[in-house]
Amino acid sequence: MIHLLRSLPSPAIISPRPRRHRHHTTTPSLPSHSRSLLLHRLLRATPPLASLVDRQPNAGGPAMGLFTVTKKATTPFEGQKPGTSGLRKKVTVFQQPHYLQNFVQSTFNALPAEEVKGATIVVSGDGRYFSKDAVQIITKMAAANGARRVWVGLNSLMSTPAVSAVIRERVGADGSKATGAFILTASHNPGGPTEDFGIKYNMGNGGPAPESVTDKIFSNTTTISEYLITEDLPDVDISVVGVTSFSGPEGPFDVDVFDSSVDYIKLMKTIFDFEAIKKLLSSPKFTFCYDALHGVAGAYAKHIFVEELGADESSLLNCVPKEDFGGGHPDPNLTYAKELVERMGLGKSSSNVEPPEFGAAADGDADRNMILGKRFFVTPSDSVAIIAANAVQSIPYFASGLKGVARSMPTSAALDVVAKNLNLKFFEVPTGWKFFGNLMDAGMCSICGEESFGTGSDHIREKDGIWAVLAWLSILAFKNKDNLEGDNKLVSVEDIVRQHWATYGRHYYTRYDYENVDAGAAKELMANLVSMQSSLSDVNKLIKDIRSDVSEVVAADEFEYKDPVDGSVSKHQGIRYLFGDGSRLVFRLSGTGSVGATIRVYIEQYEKDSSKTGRDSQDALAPLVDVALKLSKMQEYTGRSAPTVIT
Ligand SMILES: O=P(O)(O)OC[C@H]1O[C@H](O)[C@H](O)[C@@H](O)[C@@H]1O
Ligand SMILES: [Mg+2]
Repeated sequence: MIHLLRSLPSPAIISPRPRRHRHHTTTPSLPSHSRSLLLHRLLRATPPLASLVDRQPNAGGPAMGLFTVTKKATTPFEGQKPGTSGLRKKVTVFQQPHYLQNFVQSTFNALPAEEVKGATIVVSGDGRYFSKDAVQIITKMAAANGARRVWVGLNSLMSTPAVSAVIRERVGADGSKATGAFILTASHNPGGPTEDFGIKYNMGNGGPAPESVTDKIFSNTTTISEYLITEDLPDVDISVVGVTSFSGPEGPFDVDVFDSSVDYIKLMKTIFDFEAIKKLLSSPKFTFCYDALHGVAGAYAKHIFVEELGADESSLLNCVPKEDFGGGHPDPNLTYAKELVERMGLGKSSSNVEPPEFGAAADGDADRNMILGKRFFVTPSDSVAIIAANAVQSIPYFASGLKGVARSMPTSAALDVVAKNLNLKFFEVPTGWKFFGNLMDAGMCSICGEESFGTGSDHIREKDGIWAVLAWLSILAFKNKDNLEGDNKLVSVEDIVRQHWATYGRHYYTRYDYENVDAGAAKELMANLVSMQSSLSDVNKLIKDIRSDVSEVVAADEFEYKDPVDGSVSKHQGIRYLFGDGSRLVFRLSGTGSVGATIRVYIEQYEKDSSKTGRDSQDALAPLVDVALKLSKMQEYTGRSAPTVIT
């Protein structure tokens, strides 16, 4: 351990003495309860202001705590390769001495110097267990690495879309802008002392670091021998809005704690017609329900839906963020969002209470969404297609038209049909939001979505769960503008979806997930599916023996993508079997699980005939499901007779 700075410039200050002051750009818009909390905390947590002033080295200047920088020796950990969305491991792995520190230093070392030295870096996340410790550690490392300031969400909370918005839009009191962010989340994975933690780095455009950067981070983790940290910087109270200033060897360092819902709502107001949505939400005819699954969306839901848009407070379910998500699995799907599913009349037990007209749920970090109507599930693939088809009329941000639309490969082709009909540029990219980012930065794509409950637009560079809800509410508000008063019947979510199918045809769609399968077995299953692709006639013989009522496979491959913006090529992005009638079977290994392997099977069938678009989805898809499971020898390889989750 080597102290880089041993002597203190002012003998008057012998211990770090931070000064906390109000942040002028965010405080005025704080709700009054936060303001009084701030005052209370200021009085409780800091020494009397007079004593701080007394200690100021120069009268009139801010009092600052001084810190020194320590170089800590370390050795590499195996397996710090960031996956699709950062590094995700069990909390206990992250809690090992130096584990988080190694990854953070490897990230700093992978960035250009000007994005660290003197830079403004956001540090926050979904508030899962270990986040508060991680914020303090990263703050101390940012200070030691010469950052000018860190921006921290109140109580360490900032949704992934809000981080993206903050990077792109927030301007500090002195004109500062963030250059990047450490997002502390494992998204939809459970949280708690024995569950998952995660960290990823987003760049100045607000999107996840590209592979060129994550590869460098990984390579740094394999050779790291030391990291920089300030051991004498005190923990900053992140439960209070305000700026705390310190002084280090390279100059001042600030920790700015703020409520990012202010910034996020500001951005949403530039996109949507809040007045129109408010009319809908405050109409007694319209009922609404939002389930944050105890994730970070809860920190925004009350401000947006209740305070801004007039929804009843009873519309909010599980909207208090919790470190362990209340013991649940914060993934908005039909299996894990149980309470919402029951309330919307889609559960097994039938209740006498009439379900709300509209329901939605979010995942832990609030970038995913699930949209439900009364007793009705909207598949994410349909959701993005319907938003795209209605955006220009219903959402002011898109009034002048869409630059293009995009979906991930396993997402159904519902969006393709809309793009064709509306003559829009269309892109099919591999799974992973970062692929959309390039298209958006190049001005080629306005709206995009994935089957994995992600939908979004070029307002930021992450998918955005609350944005998707506001998009649906905008469509409902537009379609019902004349129905909110009087006797007219409301156009429901189900009406909108059925109308869409009648116009564009329906893509019956389902996904089977086999979670926590033996990784070796999963690899073998996939390898077998690839090797079978060499002879389609053999594949078709096998299929005929399984079911005679499905069409023939006409092409089979592993999806490969050449990015039209930077020319980079991504190979092995999922195994496809394409049928003559437009049906598809896709097999992929999840890139976001943390234990074993998760096999995903995506099953899709197109029905153009509007008299046949109203069937039960699992019935319509039964023959293809049969083929998928037998062709892949799912049970033989995995020992599983049923999937963990069906959506
Ligand atoms: O790899 P999977 O587990 O299927 O997850 C895939 C999803 O992971 C994250 O949520 C990414 O942000 C999404 O863009 C991606 O679709
Ligand atoms: Mg997420």
